Order: sequence, then C-alpha cells, then structure tokens
Amino acid sequence: MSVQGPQQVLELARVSRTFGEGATAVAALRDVDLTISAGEFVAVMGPSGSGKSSLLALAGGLDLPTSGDVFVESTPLAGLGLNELARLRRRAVGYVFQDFNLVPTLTAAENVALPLELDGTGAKKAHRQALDALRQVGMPELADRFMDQMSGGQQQRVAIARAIVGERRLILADEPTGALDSTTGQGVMEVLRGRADAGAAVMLVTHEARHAAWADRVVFLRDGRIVDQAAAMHDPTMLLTQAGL
Ligand SMILES: Nc1ncnc2c1ncn2[C@@H]1O[C@H](COP(=O)(O)OP(=O)(O)OP(=O)(O)O)[C@@H](O)[C@H]1O
Repeated sequence: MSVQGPQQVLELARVSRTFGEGATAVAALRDVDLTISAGEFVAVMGPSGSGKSSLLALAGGLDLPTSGDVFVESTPLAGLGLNELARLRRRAVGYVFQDFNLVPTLTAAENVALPLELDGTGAKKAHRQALDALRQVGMPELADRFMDQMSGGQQQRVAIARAIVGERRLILADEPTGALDSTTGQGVMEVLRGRADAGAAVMLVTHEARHAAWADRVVFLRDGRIVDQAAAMHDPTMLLTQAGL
C-alpha cells in the first residue's frame, strides 16, 4: 500500500524542551532543527538521557516544545486544539512506545484496528487492515489472542503492527526491538524500511548500530543537541564510535 501526500512529513524548527524551572531545570532538547521527508528513514542515536525519547514525543504531538515549532505534514501542532491534535495523531502518526501501550482487554487484531475505528473506518475494513499489518510483522495466526496470552516479543510486534496499520505517513518507533530475538528484530527493521520505501517518513530511536544501518540517515544527539548527521553507513562499529557508545 503506498502512502502519498506532501513531501516534507516532519519538521522541527529550533525546538527546545525544558523540564522543570530554575536551578533544577533540565534542558532535554536545545534548538533542534530536523526535517524528515516522505520515503526517508532516519535513525536517532545517542547516549542515555541525550533527548531521544523527548524528540520522538514532540514529533508525535504527545508533548509540546518549550520553544520552537513542530510541523506534521505542514500543519503546525501548536495551532491545533486537543481534539484536532488527537485526530492528526490517529490519522497520520504511528507510534511504537517503549512500553507498548496495548489494551489488555482487546485481542491483537482489535488493538491494531482500534486507531482506525476511532477515526471512523468501518469495523470490517479496519479488521482487514489490522490482519494485513499483523501479517507484515509475521503474526497473522495470533490475531485473536489477548495480550496476557502473548510473550513480550509478541506484544511488541502487535504494537508495531498498530503503528504501521493503514496509511500512516509518519512512523515513530522508540527502541521497537528490545523484547525481540535478533531474527525477529531484523524482520521489524525490514517492515520499517518497507513503510519508508512505500512513502512514509520513519524515525527510529535505537542503541543498535546494526538497526541504524537500515536507515537513510543517522542523527546523533548529545545533551539535547544534534551533534552530527550522517548518511547511514553499513559499518556498525563506525556508527557506535560516532554515537559515543
Ligand atoms: N517528564 C520529564 N520530567 C523531567 N525530566 C525529564 C522528563 N522526560 C525527560 N526528562 C529528562 O530529559 C533528558 C532527556 O531524556 P530522554 O528520555 O529524552 O533521553 P533518552 O535519550 O531517550 O534516554 P534513554 O536512552 O535513557 O531512554 C534527561 O535528562 C531526562 O532525565
């Protein structure tokens, strides 16, 4: 399924995010400029606490910057009301959370179909698209299982299926392979690469150089600033050196 729309899917313009005030304030992000185009897969690397999760949260409209602007498909997020922001997130943004955020009382297929149904897609079509997404992450046979009948790795793949379902233009993934063995983790990278190749913008936070090697570009964060950007090299040790890891 191809994903079409404006060329520039995500833009962060001089974005800063500070938590707290005064002497105890923490600058999680400082003056970050970043643009991701349709079809582009960007990996974000950097030491713990460098601002990677904060960056993803701002890109997905889950948090708002202290200063600067975030645009998703040319729409400034700051100008949206809460309902409009929620609608844009459901329609345009697929988010893989570190802790999955799945609904335990729903089956895998119901979890994946949920954002589509909330957005007005009919139940049958939503179910069909959910099965397709579950197939892409290699789990079509587990569609009717509830979350407490699944391993951590299986739940993680449900979370990934929910992020890629439908025609999301922006896919944001925070360490989406933590609970997966390396073969399955590789499969998830193939799925993300495939979504980018179909026209989505993909941003992946990862500590793993072999996963960053799937990206078109790697952004390195340190102390809340982008310190370097590089075309992804297929030399993992080089990536680790650059990331200071
Ligand atoms: N809700 C919050 N309240 C206060 N400080 C926060 C909050 N969220 C993040 N921070 C701080 O902002 C900085 C950046 O955190 P962030 O989680 O974005 O880093 P990270 O690179 O994702 O780290 P990790 O790799 O450990 O997940 C850290 O110093 C963190 O303590």
